[in-house]
Amino acid sequence: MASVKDLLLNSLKDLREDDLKEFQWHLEKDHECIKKSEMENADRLKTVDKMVACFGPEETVKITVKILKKMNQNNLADQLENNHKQGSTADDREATLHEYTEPSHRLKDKLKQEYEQILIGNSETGHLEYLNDIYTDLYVVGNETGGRVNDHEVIQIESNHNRLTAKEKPIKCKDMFKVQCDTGRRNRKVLTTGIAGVGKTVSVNKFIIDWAKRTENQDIVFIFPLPFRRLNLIKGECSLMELLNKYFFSSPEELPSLPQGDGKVMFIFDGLDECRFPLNFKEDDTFTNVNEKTTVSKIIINLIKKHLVSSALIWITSRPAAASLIPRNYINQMTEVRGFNDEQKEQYFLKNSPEVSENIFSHIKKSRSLYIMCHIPVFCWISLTVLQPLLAQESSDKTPTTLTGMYTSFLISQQQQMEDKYCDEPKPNSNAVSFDQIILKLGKLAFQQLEKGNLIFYKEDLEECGLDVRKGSVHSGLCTRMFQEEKVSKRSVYSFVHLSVQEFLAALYVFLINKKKKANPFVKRWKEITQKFYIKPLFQLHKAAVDKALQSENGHLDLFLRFLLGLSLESNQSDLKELLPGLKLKTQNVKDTADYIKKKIEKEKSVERTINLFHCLSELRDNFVEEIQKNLSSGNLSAQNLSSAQWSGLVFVLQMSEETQKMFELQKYRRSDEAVMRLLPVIKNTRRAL
Ligand SMILES: Nc1ncnc2c1ncn2[C@@H]1O[C@H](COP(=O)(O)OP(=O)(O)OP(=O)(O)O)[C@@H](O)[C@H]1O
Repeated sequence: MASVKDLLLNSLKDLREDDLKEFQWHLEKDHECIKKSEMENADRLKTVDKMVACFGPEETVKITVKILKKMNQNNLADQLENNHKQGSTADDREATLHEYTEPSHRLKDKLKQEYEQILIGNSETGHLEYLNDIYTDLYVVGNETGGRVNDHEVIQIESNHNRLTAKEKPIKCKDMFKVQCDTGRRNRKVLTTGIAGVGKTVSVNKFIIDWAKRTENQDIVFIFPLPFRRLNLIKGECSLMELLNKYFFSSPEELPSLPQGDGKVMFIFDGLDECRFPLNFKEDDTFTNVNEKTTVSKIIINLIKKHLVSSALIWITSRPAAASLIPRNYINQMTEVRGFNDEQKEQYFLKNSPEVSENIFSHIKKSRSLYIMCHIPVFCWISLTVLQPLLAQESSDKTPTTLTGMYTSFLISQQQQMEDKYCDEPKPNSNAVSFDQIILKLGKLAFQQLEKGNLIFYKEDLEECGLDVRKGSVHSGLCTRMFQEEKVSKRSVYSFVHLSVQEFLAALYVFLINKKKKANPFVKRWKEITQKFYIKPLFQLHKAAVDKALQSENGHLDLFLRFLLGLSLESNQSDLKELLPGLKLKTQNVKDTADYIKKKIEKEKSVERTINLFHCLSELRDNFVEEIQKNLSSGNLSAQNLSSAQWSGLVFVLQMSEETQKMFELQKYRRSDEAVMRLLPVIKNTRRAL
């Protein structure tokens, strides 16, 4: 079978000398990567070689056909097109794929280096571990099936049917894109959701490392991990090929094109919730050229819509609130990362801290809510950080039991470790800034950047908030514990050690400035001044924060809101006092806030948002279970309409409630077999089920 290069050469051989010159003229005029000087003395062979090196075999055929048609060489164009179609047999594909073997190996080696180790903690204080050593299997389920766009009606009906009957089943990430034995089909586009810190990024990294180490999914030729966090930094326009060469190869010509064929190329977009550019799927702006410059947003939309690299596999991960940014009809399969089950929690501590794992685990088991929270891996990590030093002491009654309590303890543990580190220094720095001043500065940075939607920032942003990260500076101790520093194109970029830590510090800042100055950063300046004379400044703050969080399209203030509300409880504040001795404790009346949230729940249409509001009530230790029951029995949250991801969110809030742990009135729920099945974990954990 003739190779693509032979076919191209045959076509050019049929051109006269002056036609060849015209062909080359079109070529260099329309394509930046072909230089005029290169074409000056190029014969047919050189022309073909140069084109294939620049565009790859498939794209070269398309370009040649286009130019031949422009030159009115229609017969030649049709001949080339037909011969190429006929020649595209499996054998020929294999031959074409062969051309990608080298770059594929190089990419694997590069990704292996990048993903083999995972940073536990941050770059300064943490340490690198082999991902495979610490990786604990997660519980991942496949749930509702997405629709298909532009498919035949029958398939759409079938997929709707699947949507209703698709049973939730555990699924391994490594199998998510494999051809399924029963149907013979494969999922091309998967959207994986999961709450903050549940292990989406780690799952993605595990998938990549297994591929790079040549142990899984070897039929995929290229995997390109493009986290939104990184994509946000791309300014200006670029083509898909430029972007891939820049990120994954050392020169622009290393990967001139992408292989054709089902599932040979995979793009992984991690952290949709972190996307900071608009994704407008309604715009009818078809874009098909991998070599043409455009915006990053357009590249991603057209990849997802299958206009660009239509045969590619696409994996997107997102926190639940942002998942709706991608219309469901572009997705074949939804999956959800549920975190650790009880056995996996135990394995996590055993793998990550073999010496004290038993102690830590029995400690965690004593507190029901902490034990439940540990189904989220990031809590396991935070618990480990908090509990390791705590366990060195005798008393253990300080174990935090709420989300806010846990992060407060995390901050305390960081302060203690910092003090331990510097206690041997002969003379404390005379310019020492008090801890609360640093916290305020860090918090200001966290809040300002979170509001703007930035999760990565530069030295100037730190300086603007009065922070100095130079080694030995007065701030460096805590900052190096809180920040992750990376070099991106020779420039240092910073992010918090985990997004949830940024969300906590931002809430702490807003809480403190409200307490000290009655400030409310969510209202306009003049309004704020008048509000200071209002009664209930805390309620005004909460109300404004709830409204602001609900307005966000991607839920970027959801976790912040939960922390902010949690901080208003005296129990959490007394922990904080250890950190900030100047803090005056005051029992706050949060009933108005709870009532306001309940009113919002009644009006809220999005189930994800509603669930976050339930979480907020739980942070306020409100008796919100009544509220869930009311919503379920009124049909506002109907058992039939809840997706499994939504159920899991609901069950999680219910499990966290102290009240449900004492008693759970199943009879108050609308009776349905599905509801009973879903609520089993709650029933199992309650002392009295009615
Ligand atoms: N499978 C796992 N095995 C061991 N540790 C894990 C695992 N998954 C997550 N972790 C721990 O939890 C932390 C948070 O996980 P990860 O960043 O993957 O969460 P995420 O779901 O992407 O969160 P977010 O939505 O906030 O970005 C990791 O840094 C790691 O310490």
